[in-house]
Amino acid sequence: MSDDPEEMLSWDETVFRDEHVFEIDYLPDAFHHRTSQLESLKYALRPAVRGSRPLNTMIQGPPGTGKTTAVQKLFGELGGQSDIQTVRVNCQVDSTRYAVFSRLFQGIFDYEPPSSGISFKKLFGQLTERLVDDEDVLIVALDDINYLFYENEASDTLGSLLRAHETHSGVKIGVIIISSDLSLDVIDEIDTRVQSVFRPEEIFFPRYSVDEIHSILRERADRGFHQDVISDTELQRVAELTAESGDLRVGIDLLRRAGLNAEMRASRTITGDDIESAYEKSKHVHLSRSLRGLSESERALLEVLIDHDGKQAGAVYEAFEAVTGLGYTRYSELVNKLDQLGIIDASYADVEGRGRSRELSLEYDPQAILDRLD
Ligand SMILES: Nc1ncnc2c1ncn2[C@@H]1O[C@H](COP(=O)(O)OP(=O)(O)OP(=O)(O)O)[C@@H](O)[C@H]1O
Repeated sequence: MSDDPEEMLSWDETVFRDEHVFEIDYLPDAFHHRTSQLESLKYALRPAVRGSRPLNTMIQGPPGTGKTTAVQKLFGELGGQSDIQTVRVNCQVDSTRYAVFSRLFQGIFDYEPPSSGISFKKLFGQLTERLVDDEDVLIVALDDINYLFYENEASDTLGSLLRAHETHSGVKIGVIIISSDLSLDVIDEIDTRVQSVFRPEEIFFPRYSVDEIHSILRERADRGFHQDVISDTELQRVAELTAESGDLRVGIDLLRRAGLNAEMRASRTITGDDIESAYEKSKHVHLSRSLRGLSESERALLEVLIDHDGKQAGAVYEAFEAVTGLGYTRYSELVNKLDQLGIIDASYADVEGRGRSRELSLEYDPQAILDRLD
């Protein structure tokens, strides 16, 4: 690319050196500002290197603060050890005990369990037998475990993992649970029978400061953009906008979109306007992520709510039932899930002459939801 920032981009030129670094699944080489968290996690996992069961761990922190990345980094390092198996399960995708164990099976055997379907007991048995035969330690990361709670599957899943050695002698499994739902008291919400065997090490990932965000994004921008595409002043604005939610994904998405905006103007540099207009979309990365995992009925309920924003639960149900034919109990479960995800607010309000009733309102701009539901 030409060095003259004033010169226009020609059609075959780009501001990007490597656009891939702005993608969601990119694992950065540099991972700063998380030294103490990585140390704590290493401490908990170290017994596995000696062939013992690692300490169970609970990682908590708001979205986009590096929890998944920290685990992936350490799993990458441990992957070289012959007697350790590591599997990360995304509970937004695998949100039942059976689905979690199918994923573990796949991680250990390198192929999927039979599609004809085998019982949970059999699946569990084959998995533990293999671990004992190979004398392997298994470390399981249940990422976004909050989704197991929303589906009422968390206690069974954790119970099976934590008590595996009671039914299958010699099996060594350590569990890392990761939650970004700070309103969820994980320990309090699991059954007492599971609580008694779950005393995890706790590691907290706080939000990054604006300066930390700036330095992380500078590193990413240097890899992703050609030289001088984004100045420190513009990057500071990106860092400030990112700090509004604290989710680093917003900043990374913002850099990419701002780069695309600059390209659209055939410009070699990103301006404040490129950033501000990109932010209108990037600020919703969390919403997009939450919507992606919704079932058909949950989507149907959201669509109904878009036309009934702020109405009483009973009135919303009538419209929902007309579309889906589902019963009130199922409807209430769906309302709870959307509430827990922070997409809607379902709080009790006094209704004149009728006591207390739930009022359902959207937590996001209806158009932003609609745009992302397709
Ligand atoms: N210290 C860091 N250095 C470089 N990149 C980082 C750092 N922390 C986070 N990131 C980047 O920010 C994005 C979000 O990080 P990550 O997925 O690890 O967050 P999380 O806390 O697991 O989020 P969630 O709870 O929503 O799943 C990723 O693209 C990751 O590469």
